[in-house]
Amino acid sequence: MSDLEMNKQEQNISEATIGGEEEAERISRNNEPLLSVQNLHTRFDTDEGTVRAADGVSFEVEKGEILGIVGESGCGKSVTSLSLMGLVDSPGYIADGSVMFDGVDLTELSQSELRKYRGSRISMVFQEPSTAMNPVYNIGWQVGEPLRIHEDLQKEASRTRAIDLMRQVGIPSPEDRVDDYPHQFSGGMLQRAVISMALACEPDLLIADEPTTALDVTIQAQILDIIKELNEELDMSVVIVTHNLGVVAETCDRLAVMYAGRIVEYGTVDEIFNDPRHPYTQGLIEAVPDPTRDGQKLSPISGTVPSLASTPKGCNFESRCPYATEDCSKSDPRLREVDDRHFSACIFDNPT
Ligand SMILES: Nc1ncnc2c1ncn2[C@@H]1O[C@H](COP(=O)(O)OP(=O)(O)OP(=O)(O)O)[C@@H](O)[C@H]1O
Ligand code: NI
Repeated sequence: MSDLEMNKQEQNISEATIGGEEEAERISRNNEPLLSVQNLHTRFDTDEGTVRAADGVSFEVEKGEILGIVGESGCGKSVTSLSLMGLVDSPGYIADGSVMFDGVDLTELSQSELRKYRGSRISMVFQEPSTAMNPVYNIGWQVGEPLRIHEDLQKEASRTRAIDLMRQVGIPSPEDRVDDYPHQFSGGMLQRAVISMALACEPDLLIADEPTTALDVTIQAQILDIIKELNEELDMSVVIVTHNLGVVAETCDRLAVMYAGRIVEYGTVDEIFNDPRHPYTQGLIEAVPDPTRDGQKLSPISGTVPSLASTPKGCNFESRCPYATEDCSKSDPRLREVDDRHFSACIFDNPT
């Protein structure tokens, strides 16, 4: 890349980030939260253009708080959560923004410095428990692995701790199951084991990306109960990523609703369910499957998420929005406070 192009790229980045900087300032609370993500931009340079998967994302997580990141498929939820831990692979990169965790900007750390955080102070759990476990090692060995890596525990001690951890997440008779291999566990039990591995070093923050999506409905509820219990017992902060609003209603304290790479509504669960302000959030709530009608969606949002390689100039949601006016195609709304600590990125305070 020539100097000129480089300059141009830098200029584009700074032009694009000003709205996000203001947004970050608006939502920031005065006390220092455990995690503060500010104006995060994560991009993928592809043949189709630059995919802006996280396009100026800001949110905070306090100690002991459970934040839910919700939105349809392709909105940038997973890329955002992977960005927190420096896990976005090439061609993806963090173009701008910061991820302050307990006073340290994680985006400034090298991979080897980040490894000291992963699995110890910050743990991650993903959708598919089988991919988190290695089929050739027994469960106890893997659950105890973070303790051998980060806390220098010996083989026997890590096995004993693994049994305790497995008990803590409700695996029955853990002393009999500790030497089992992953294929001997059901999906739900395996996800419990993965969570117990994530807890081994008592992390301050657990990031769970669709932790229950691959599981049966009843098992889903059990896993969420476990996450909630652990959050309360250990005062552990949690970020749960999900496309399912039903999942977050009972589990989370606060929600960040994501659309096309941005957070479009941010507030407590109560505010967002009782008084949703962004038309996208209103649409998501109306689209929650109704259990009394065989899980049929009441009224799905029409249209689809725009390609994040070429988002429209005005409001990203305009083409799907029932309240759109001419002004919407000219504006680029960012989060602003519409009620006490309740933020929406719509030009209307209360679209109805
Ligand atoms: N390696 C990659 N290369 C190019 N684009 C990518 C890459 N990974 C993700 N993206 C793009 O980033 C955007 C956000 O993807 P992401 O996986 O974060 O969505 P999501 O909200 O987690 O969706 P889902 O609910 O389906 O998991 C999508 O448009 C996706 O196509
Ligand atoms: Ni995802």
